[in-house]
Amino acid sequence: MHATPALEFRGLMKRFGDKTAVEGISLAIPVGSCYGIVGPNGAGKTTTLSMATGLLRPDAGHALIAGIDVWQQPTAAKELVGVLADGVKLFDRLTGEQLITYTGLLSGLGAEIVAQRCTDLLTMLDLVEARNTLVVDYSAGMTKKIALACALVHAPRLLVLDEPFEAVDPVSAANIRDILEGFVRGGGTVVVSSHSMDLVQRMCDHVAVVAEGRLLVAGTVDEVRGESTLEDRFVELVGGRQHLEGPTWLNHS
Ligand SMILES: Nc1ncnc2c1ncn2[C@@H]1O[C@H](COP(=O)(O)OP(=O)(O)OP(=O)(O)O)[C@@H](O)[C@H]1O
Repeated sequence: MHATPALEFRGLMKRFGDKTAVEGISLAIPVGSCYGIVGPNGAGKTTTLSMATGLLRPDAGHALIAGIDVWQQPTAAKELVGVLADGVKLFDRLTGEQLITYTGLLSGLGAEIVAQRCTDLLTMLDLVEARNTLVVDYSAGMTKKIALACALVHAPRLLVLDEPFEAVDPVSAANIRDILEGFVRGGGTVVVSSHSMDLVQRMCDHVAVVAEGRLLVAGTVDEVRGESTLEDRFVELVGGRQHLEGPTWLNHS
């Protein structure tokens, strides 16, 4: 049992002008867990994960990867984490193979190791045929997959994935799920934000629900959902279900 969490948020806070996007979130993510972060649109998931991975400086609070403060020791912390960020531009004038190679070399790996891992990743993610295509010409799902390959190439201990399944076809999604499950079985930790309750319920052992920048509940998936499904529990916690039929002009019957 590891006493030090793989990832820990301590009072993370971020404001954009008048808007408080994240309002003091604290959470400890145990080593070896697959942790889902769920919440409605605009809840603060991306902002929290960006602060936790060194992409966005918190206004207050700390993020620690294996006990290392991300903002005080960024190099040491970032060596331990692979990040799939939502909406961050890739160097998309490179081919898929060049992008993985570039990312691997940048992380300090030798050329031979990078070449081997690049082949493994392209095969694993079904991108071999697209290896020489420019990333700018990839579909949305292929772009997600190549970004995931880049997050994995330095063999991190922690993976932080913001919406990894968005736009990914079901076969690729199942392959990615297998890869992530293998990663966790091998002692790694996965933190994943998703809108799919079904996926979180199936894939994750822990889940945190955030809304309006606050943590509503966190724990094992079974603890959080209780007797109901995660989706029902989510709607119950977050509210906002309106049961509207829509405006009359949308009704043609
Ligand atoms: N750079 C920014 N400038 C201004 N406001 C921002 C910025 N980034 C996020 N916000 C605001 O912060 C809040 C939280 O946004 P965030 O992207 O973290 O939510 P989210 O939970 O990831 O949402 P979604 O599920 O829709 O991706 C939103 O109200 C958003 O409008």
